[in-house]
Amino acid sequence: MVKVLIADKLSERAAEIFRERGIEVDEKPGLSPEEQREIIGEYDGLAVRSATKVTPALLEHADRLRVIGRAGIGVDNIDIPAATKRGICVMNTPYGNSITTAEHAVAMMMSLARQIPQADASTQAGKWEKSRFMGVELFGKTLGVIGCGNIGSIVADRAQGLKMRVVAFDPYLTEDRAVNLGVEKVTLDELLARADFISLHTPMTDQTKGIIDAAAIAKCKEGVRIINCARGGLVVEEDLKAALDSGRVAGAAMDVFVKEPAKENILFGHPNLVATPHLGASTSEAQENVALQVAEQMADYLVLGAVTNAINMPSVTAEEAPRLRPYMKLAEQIGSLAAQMANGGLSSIQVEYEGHAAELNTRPLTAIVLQGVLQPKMDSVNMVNAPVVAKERDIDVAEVKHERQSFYQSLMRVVLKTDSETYTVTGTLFGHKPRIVEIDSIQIEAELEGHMLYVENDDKPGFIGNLGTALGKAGVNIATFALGRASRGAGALSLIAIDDAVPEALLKDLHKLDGVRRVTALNFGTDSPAAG
Ligand SMILES: NC(=O)c1ccc[n+]([C@@H]2O[C@H](COP(=O)([O-])OP(=O)(O)OC[C@H]3O[C@@H](n4cnc5c(N)ncnc54)[C@H](O)[C@@H]3O)[C@@H](O)[C@H]2O)c1
Ligand SMILES: O=C(O)[C@H](O)COP(=O)(O)O
Repeated sequence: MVKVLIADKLSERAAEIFRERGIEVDEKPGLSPEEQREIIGEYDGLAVRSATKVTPALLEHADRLRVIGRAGIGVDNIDIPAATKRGICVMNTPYGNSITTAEHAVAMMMSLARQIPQADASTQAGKWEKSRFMGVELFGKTLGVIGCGNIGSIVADRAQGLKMRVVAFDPYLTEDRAVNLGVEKVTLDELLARADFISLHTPMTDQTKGIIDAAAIAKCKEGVRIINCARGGLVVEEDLKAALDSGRVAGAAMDVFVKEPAKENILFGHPNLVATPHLGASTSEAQENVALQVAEQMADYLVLGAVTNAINMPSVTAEEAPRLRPYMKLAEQIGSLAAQMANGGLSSIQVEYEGHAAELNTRPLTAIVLQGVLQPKMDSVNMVNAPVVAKERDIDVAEVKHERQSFYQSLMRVVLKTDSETYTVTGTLFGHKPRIVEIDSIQIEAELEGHMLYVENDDKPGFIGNLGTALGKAGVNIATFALGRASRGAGALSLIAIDDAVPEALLKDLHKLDGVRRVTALNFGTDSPAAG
């Protein structure tokens, strides 16, 4: 039975959905990394928030794992290259907690403007320090949004409701979108120079790490207030502390920290700091949203093969999945046949689509052709890691969609080049079953299954009889026999399904048959994802 581990605290709805979809689920939040390592091998799916660190050390023990679902947005706690390498799909829930997090950023901005947490603590301590807590208005002030994606744009919208001016720095924000959002697109330096409040909403990347450091703060207005509800490392905490001490930064509101859980931090205790323990996504609405979404997405992947919001593989909707499934099998088979025929190092793989196939979502199909090509030569390759493996090996991959009409309603072709030769395999679907219809310009009609022999020979009388006799003498039973030839007397080829693997000695004997050009043993196992 398919089994999922929920490793962080998720709304109960997630477990309910997994069970409703026939998936066994264990809820074990708060385990240590060692404890997680001990049990991860039992699971096909792993659902996390930000607390669980999905490291290569954990993944090394994840022998069955097929999908990691992040109930939330940031995936910086998941080693995506390591997961991809192991063929594990990683997905997140990009919108479920955006409103909640934007509201937290706005709440933090208001808390900073009116020192609400400090005033609350003082008042409840019986001090009544009315003159100590002189605030600033938001009305008419400029908010600088760094990163104007889902959350940044909601913050911009809410800030405009408070009659603030909003300037945004985001290299990927188009002028049109900026106009639609009612924000002014500016450079980072311009934002720093103009903003009274700065709110960060970028992911953590090499470009955004430390984007607010001493140099950036030096470009800010005296008395700027900074809010970070995105990721800890975006702000250099030592530089912020110095700027809070000097008063250059009048206040900072931090929901996220370089090291979490942040039981200690150099910023803690500063009178102008407002801190929350990574609460951005913590509302019952957002947690319900992300739990529901992650469980649905993971169940769709594990049960139907549908892929939604994956970070490391192309999407396949739940509606597309059944339509693509027969093509997936065809894709794997043409890739596998071409690769098993090929000699020498692979240099390029071109996947061509014609007719109905060209109208499909072809990216996942191309990934499966790559899986089919690479699988005979290496273990543990699937449609998630095959494109990465191909890239690592400098194999050039191209996808071509032909508009031309052909004899067949739908065709998929793989053109595989090695250092010395080119191999072309073309297939179609008959009903929902894959059928090979051409090999290197020679027409043939064959289904690929189990153990097979691929034979090239001179087209002359007696060859087929001699081949059949040799197999029969060796006790090898022929299940099906497909033949094709270029023209009378030219080269011919056959694909022969046999009941058992051909022993090495028999292969050598077959090579000695008169007129034989080539004999290759093929195997189309039944344990690959696209085989069923
Ligand atoms: N505190 C929390 O609990 C909490 C909750 C949800 C999300 N987050 C974090 O908030 C961040 C934003 O989430 P989102 O859903 O808005 O993501 P998003 O992908 O929709 O938006 C991110 C934006 O950052 C922009 N960006 C990327 N590189 C940039 C750069 N170098 N300079 C400026 N802009 C850049 C992108 O173009 C994009 O528009 C993520 O890091 C996420 O993990 C935190
Ligand atoms: O990226 C996110 O979605 C947030 O950081 C939320 O993290 P959490 O799920 O651990 O609250």
